[in-house]
Amino acid sequence: MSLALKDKKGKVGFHHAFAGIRAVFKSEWNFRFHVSIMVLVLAAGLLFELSQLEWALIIIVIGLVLLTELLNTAIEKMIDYLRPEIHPDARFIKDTAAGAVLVSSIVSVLVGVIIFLPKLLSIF
Ligand SMILES: Nc1ncnc2c1ncn2[C@@H]1O[C@H](COP(=O)(O)OP(=O)(O)OP(=O)(O)O)[C@@H](O)[C@H]1O
Repeated sequence: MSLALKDKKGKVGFHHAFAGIRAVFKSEWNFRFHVSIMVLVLAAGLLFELSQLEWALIIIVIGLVLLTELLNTAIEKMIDYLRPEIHPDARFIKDTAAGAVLVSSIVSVLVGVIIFLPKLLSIF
């Protein structure tokens, strides 16, 4: 096992990573919302028997949304921790991080529509 995966006490570093994801899941409504959508999309993927390429695209965009949500939350918390008073730079940083979530969400919706809409239309 690489040194990078171990903390000072020799525990596996993934423990902290999962603790971070759990903390964001508990505290952030947006993250729980995106996880719920992810579960629905995965179920729809099984239902419509997606191709390998479609699965790969869906998994990439789901990862993108969850990744930007996690980073956005980390940036928000860091700003609150470092500079809790109102400041234009703090606003810029938080708004930019929120913008990243918006961009990834729009991309994922577009990919979802491109993949699922033709399948839905073929049913009716
Ligand atoms: N210290 C600050 N200085 C200036 N503007 C801020 C500051 N903190 C927050 N804001 C503004 O308020 C907005 C909302 O910030 P907040 O920290 O409440 O995040 P949020 O988007 O409500 O996230 P969440 O609801 O996930 O906690 C920011 O996007 C920013 O425009």
